[in-house]
Amino acid sequence: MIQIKNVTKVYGGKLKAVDNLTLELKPGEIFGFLGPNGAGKTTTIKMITGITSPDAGEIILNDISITQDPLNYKRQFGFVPDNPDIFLRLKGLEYLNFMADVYNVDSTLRQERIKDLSKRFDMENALGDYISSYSHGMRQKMILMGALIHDPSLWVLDEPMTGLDPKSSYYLKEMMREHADKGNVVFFSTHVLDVAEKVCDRVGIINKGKLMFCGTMDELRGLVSENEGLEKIFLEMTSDEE
Ligand SMILES: Nc1ncnc2c1ncn2[C@@H]1O[C@H](COP(=O)(O)OP(=O)(O)OP(=O)(O)O)[C@@H](O)[C@H]1O
Repeated sequence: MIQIKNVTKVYGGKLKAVDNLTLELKPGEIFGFLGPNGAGKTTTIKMITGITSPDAGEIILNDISITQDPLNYKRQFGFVPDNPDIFLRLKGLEYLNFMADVYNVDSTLRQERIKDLSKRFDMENALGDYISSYSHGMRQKMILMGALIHDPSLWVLDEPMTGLDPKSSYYLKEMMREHADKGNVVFFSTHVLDVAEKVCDRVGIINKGKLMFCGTMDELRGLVSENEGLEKIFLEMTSDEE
């Protein structure tokens, strides 16, 4: 599905925000990307989504290279950034229609999806209101709905649970599982180990741009003794000591 091969991003000529990262995500999996502040999660997401280009390496999604065929590549994923404060002057429904236009979703399909998504996220009564009047969580749900309107095979979510109420977060996790089970991939970043533990098939732990661990939760658990929590191993892998 997606191959990230030896990808490096350097800022200011010397800071390696992402350092020779290689990851391969397979159909059917939810992959959690974990790391402390400044580890390189958002930079990786920006490269996967084409917001910024790697200085080295390549990224291939559904056999399409982001450098060789960027437009086709970008049709394959839906992206939810960590800051949902965008398109504030549009009403919810206008925004969803705009996103459906961008991705050429025909009118029958878009109506079905808008109905389904707004029901799942409890947003049916908010579609006629301006996004500027929404709470943080509602804005986040709207961006999420817009990203999913073309039913992309890869979901890329930057800190998706932050700001969601328990019900929406529950439904989102359920949707992530459903999506992956249909043979798609969900890639999301988080600081929260508990979230990763509950929903991920595999996790990657990044620190200072370097991938410190990549494997299943069971494999990660296998690295800690019974009376040590996962948090301990996470802290060890991401400590500042060289
Ligand atoms: N546009 C930029 N210019 C210069 N340095 C940057 C830029 N964006 C990120 N960095 C630096 O690159 C490193 C990785 O940042 P990144 O935002 O990818 O981390 P992160 O894991 O997403 O962190 P957080 O969890 O705090 O969001 C940090 O040292 C950050 O200061």
